[in-house]
Amino acid sequence: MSKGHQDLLTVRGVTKRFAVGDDEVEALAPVDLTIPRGEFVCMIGASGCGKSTLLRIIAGFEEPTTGQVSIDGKPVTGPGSDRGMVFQDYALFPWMTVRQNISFGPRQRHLPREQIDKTADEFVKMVGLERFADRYPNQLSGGMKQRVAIARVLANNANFLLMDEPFGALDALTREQLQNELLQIWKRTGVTTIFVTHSVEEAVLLADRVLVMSAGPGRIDSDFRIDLARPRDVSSPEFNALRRDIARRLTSHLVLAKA
Ligand SMILES: Nc1ncnc2c1ncn2[C@@H]1O[C@H](COP(=O)(O)OP(=O)(O)OP(=O)(O)O)[C@@H](O)[C@H]1O
Repeated sequence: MSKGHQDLLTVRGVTKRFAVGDDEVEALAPVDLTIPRGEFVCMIGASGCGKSTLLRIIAGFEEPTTGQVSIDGKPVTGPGSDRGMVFQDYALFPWMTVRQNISFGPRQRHLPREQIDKTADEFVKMVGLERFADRYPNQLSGGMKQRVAIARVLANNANFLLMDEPFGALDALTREQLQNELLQIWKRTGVTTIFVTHSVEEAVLLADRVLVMSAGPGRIDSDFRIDLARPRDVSSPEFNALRRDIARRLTSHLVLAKA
């Protein structure tokens, strides 16, 4: 197999400018990025450096000003069920139960009834919500809602899980639990994952690779490979060395931005 076939996602020369009144914001300078199939990538960077913009362009919600995103060599021209997004604020359908939220994609695609039921069963179980399948989102905790959001993406056959600060609103204990569950799901499904976070520790805990972004205009500043075996020990010297290196990269930009 040629190298090109192993690369699921390529971002080539992607820039983004937003018009703000008579002015323009350069949200992304040319970004080049290749993410192989199955990789877990975290993006980290100061507020406003373009993380969400890049994620939304990959999702197809936003068009790049120049450049192109391709998946398996095919240009992305809009949203697709191959790419599912999970947001900090859950974005579930409040009028649907857990089960209905999770089976939304298969129902939209008019799959046969038995297949819809089977998929719903499988993914309700995968995120451990069997006892809550008939509840509505407002009857769930934040952690449960985020499990539903992840299951909804995966039940729709996505091979790309795009997560924008998904655990940012959760308490520390729930967050830790969800991080572990997400890693298990990722291992089990092999879904390629791009995860935006503000926490260096979370990035080093989860990712195969951490992209540090910097602002003015937004770009990928550095690309750290995290070769630590999982489960990772947050108190190990290797973990802390990586955490320190990444934090240094991040703060060097903050100091420059203020200068
Ligand atoms: N729709 C829009 N219209 C105008 N400017 C925008 C729009 N979306 C984003 N921007 C600007 O583009 C830049 C990048 O924003 P973006 O939300 O991608 O950053 P971010 O790194 O995700 O920030 P945060 O960590 O705070 O979520 C910012 O300067 C922002 O104000």
